[in-house]
Amino acid sequence: MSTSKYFAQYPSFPSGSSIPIADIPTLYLAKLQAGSDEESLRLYEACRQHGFMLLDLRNSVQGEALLEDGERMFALLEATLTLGQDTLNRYACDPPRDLMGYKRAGVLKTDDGKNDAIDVYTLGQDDILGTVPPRENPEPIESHRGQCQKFIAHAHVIVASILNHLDKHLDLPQGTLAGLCALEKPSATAMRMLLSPAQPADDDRRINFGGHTDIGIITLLFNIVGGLQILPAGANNIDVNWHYIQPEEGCALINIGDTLTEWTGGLLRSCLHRVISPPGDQAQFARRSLAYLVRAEKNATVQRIKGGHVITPLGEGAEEDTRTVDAWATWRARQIMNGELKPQTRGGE
Ligand SMILES: O=C(O)CCC(=O)C(=O)O
Ligand SMILES: [Fe+2]
Repeated sequence: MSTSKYFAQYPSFPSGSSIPIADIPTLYLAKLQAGSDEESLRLYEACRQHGFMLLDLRNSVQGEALLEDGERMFALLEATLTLGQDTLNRYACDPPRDLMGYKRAGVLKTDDGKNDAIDVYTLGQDDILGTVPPRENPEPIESHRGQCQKFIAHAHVIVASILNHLDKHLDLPQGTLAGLCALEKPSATAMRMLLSPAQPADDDRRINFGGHTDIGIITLLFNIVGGLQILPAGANNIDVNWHYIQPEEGCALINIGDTLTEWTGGLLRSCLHRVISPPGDQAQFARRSLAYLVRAEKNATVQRIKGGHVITPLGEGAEEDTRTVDAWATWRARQIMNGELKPQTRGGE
């Protein structure tokens, strides 16, 4: 996780002048929790302008608890994703119908037409919390369900506090957004563990995980080694335009997903991102990351949220999209898989 213990295990991220680094803001959870209006406005502006921000979790009781949980989850990630292909294949996922379970490296196409290079294990929140009958996961996960529950509970508190700030700026009753992803309601919310092997010496810029936007409401991500990049809005999808996100100690990365862009009629930005091989000396190391991907509860639809004075109502005669978030997500995933839709940065107007 993003604490000094883990950062000390790798060479440092290269300095800013040698590679392009995204200029995203760092927000402070402690200030947001203390009700700072200034920090709250910075949060809203970051959600509109970038859709990506660092959140410093230190000096907040809940933030520090999540940092500790994250460290434990990194150990679990390691134990799980190094079980070996034969064992992991027994838990294979079945996209786009079922995204839970193991996705081995090499089964997805990336933007350059090559194969992806990232092993992923996706663990459902409902499975971990017992909202649905449990699914069988590899032994390290099964023997650490309690730890996974803690991680989810703590991550959710922090996500909810961000969503409560967004309610205020969107002129929505307090609790509107968090109510659409309440912990106890069934949803496709998941914890995703990702591992890409060290970079072969002769291949200096491999796309490990192709350009995409996150389909849900919001994502909280921990990484230590670099490699995550974003494509700034309006920039052409060519290599030089992709900017690295520099991982920072004590911070989680927060990004807005497509669902929030839909709900707000495009006010908030869902930004295209990808993972390439880590920069500089970090390329010699395997890269691990942990994402908490918050999706809306199953009964929610993708229609624009009504009420308040900030989200513009749909124009006269415009047709409401009344599909459920899950139906919409499956449709989008299929369109992307069939090459009918190219994911792009959306919203932030
Ligand atoms: O590994 C990362 O840094 C990003 C992962 C990601 O974008 C995702 O899981 O959706
Ligand atoms: Fe993502």
